[in-house]
Amino acid sequence: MAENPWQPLLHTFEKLSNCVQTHLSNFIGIKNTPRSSPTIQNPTSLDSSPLITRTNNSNLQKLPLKDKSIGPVTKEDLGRATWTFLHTLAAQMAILSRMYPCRECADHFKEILSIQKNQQGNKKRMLKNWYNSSCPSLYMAILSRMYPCRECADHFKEILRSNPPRAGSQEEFSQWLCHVHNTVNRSLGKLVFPCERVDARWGKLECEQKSCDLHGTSMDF
Ligand SMILES: Cc1cc2nc3c(=O)[nH]c(=O)nc-3n(C[C@H](O)[C@H](O)[C@H](O)COP(=O)(O)OP(=O)(O)OC[C@H]3O[C@@H](n4cnc5c(N)ncnc54)[C@H](O)[C@@H]3O)c2cc1C
Repeated sequence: MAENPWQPLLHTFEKLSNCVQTHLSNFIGIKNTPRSSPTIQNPTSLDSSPLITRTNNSNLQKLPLKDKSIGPVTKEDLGRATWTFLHTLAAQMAILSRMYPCRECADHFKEILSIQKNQQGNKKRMLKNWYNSSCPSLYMAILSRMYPCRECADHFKEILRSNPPRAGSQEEFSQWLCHVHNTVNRSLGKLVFPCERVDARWGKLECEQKSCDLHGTSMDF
């Protein structure tokens, strides 16, 4: 059979497309390029640590040369762990009730959650009042005092003074936290996170049979 006359053209096109793809992935892989208000390209990526690499079959494999887990905790390790804790906390509505230092308030929260569907309006109003109380502010103030990195704690206190916690709802609290984290990111010359993606990044806990996912969402992210 005669050779397809378009074959050489298709071949060239394929080569060109591969080349563009390679350049694009290299570009996206570069973090912390100083640009005005850059955003994180893949907000759902769980770890940007250079010690972890992804193999072809998508298994995570640690590089053997340096085992960072036995080294001293750095400011960055502490920060990553704390942000992970805080964003997950903000995403888990039920867990927020335990932020209350007083048992009575936590019980009141559970009561509100158990209000029947036919009283949705009432439930919403009561939840808003509950969230708007001073607990999240108190919790953040305690954190800013006991955070085990002095420089970061002082920085955080300053940020809290100009951005008092907003927690009229679980969504508002998550967005406030995202905004505050971005304020820290900017001051460190890091990428700015797109806050509309905060639920995709932090809304779900990955664990066997969802036993630890208190939010109980069935959304696929
Ligand atoms: C309260 C606080 C104050 C800090 N202050 C300082 C300081 O003054 N000086 C200093 O050097 N370090 C400070 N740090 C540490 C710093 O913020 C980082 O945690 C650290 O530099 C490691 O950064 P990272 O790039 O690995 O990602 P991190 O900033 O730790 O973020 C972890 C992950 O969260 C996601 N993420 C990023 N931004 C957002 C966002 N806005 N909303 C939701 N998710 C997001 C990304 O997926 C990212 O991989 C502070 C940390 C905390 C918790």
